[in-house]
Amino acid sequence: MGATPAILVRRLHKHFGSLHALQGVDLEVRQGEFFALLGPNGAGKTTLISILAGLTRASSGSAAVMGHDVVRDYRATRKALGVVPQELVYDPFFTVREGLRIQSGYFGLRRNDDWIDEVMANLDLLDKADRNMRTLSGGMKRRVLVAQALVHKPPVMILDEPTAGVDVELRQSLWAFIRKLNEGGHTIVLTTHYLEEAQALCNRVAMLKQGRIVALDSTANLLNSIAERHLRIRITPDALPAGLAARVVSHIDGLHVLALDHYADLEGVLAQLRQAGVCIQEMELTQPDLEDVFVRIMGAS
Ligand SMILES: Nc1ncnc2c1ncn2[C@@H]1O[C@H](COP(=O)(O)OP(=O)(O)OP(=O)(O)O)[C@@H](O)[C@H]1O
Repeated sequence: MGATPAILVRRLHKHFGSLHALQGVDLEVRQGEFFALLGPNGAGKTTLISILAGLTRASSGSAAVMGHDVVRDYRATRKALGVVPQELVYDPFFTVREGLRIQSGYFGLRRNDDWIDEVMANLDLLDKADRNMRTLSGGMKRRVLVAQALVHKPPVMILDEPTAGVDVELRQSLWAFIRKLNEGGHTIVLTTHYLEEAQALCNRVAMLKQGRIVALDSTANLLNSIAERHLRIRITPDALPAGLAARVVSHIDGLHVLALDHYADLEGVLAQLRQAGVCIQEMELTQPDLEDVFVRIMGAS
């Protein structure tokens, strides 16, 4: 069963009139991955998700969820997939619990109350269970959308900017729950503009730009793709050996910032400092983060 990809997208194109929103996207997400789909506004993330969810038809190409083609096998796709939409869409006439029961009914699940309670408990929604949806705050509505996406225990979950406009506490509890689901074998695909969240959570990342995938790799490889590290040091006496001049990025208020191409360069730099007889007062090695990688890739491609 591990061989069937959770998501398989081949040569996917989407035109909106003259706008070519997806320009031949190929993507495979394996079962059990925690995957980030990143890209600037308008890159095509939501369009791709809408095609997977069967809400939008691709102009050409194919897309499948757990081996089910999203067009030919729409019902099986819906069962395999839970989508947390970016927009706060909800039915204002029902309570939280009623909404979740109705949602269960769509999937033919009748005795689903134990799972509904478990999901609500994990999302801290139990005390809101009998509240009408329209009376909830934006963050609470977002939690209900997550619960609705999970009601049928789908093996694959797509979260489209689930933490936009959400407070720190909910973010943390939401991620703890999503992590637990991922550890339990659920495949998670996440879009977010908070790149530190993607870096902390996701094993693999795809970056979309103007409808094309411009980077697709493990988070670790992407982080390592920026070779340069910065070594920040204060030294006494405050005079760098001449041999290090080529590495100087800046020297402000006694703080020298030196560029290293690889971690391995550190040893040579320290040896030169030792030879020059300077004493290190303070030292920090800063690594590139996913935002640095994102900015570089978006700028270059
Ligand atoms: N129904 C539509 N009709 C016309 N154009 C559309 C439609 N939906 C999306 N687009 C356009 O397609 C492009 C991709 O939009 P999409 O919403 O997929 O981007 P996104 O990566 O999700 O952006 P964001 O980060 O802002 O959510 C944009 O230029 C958008 O204006």
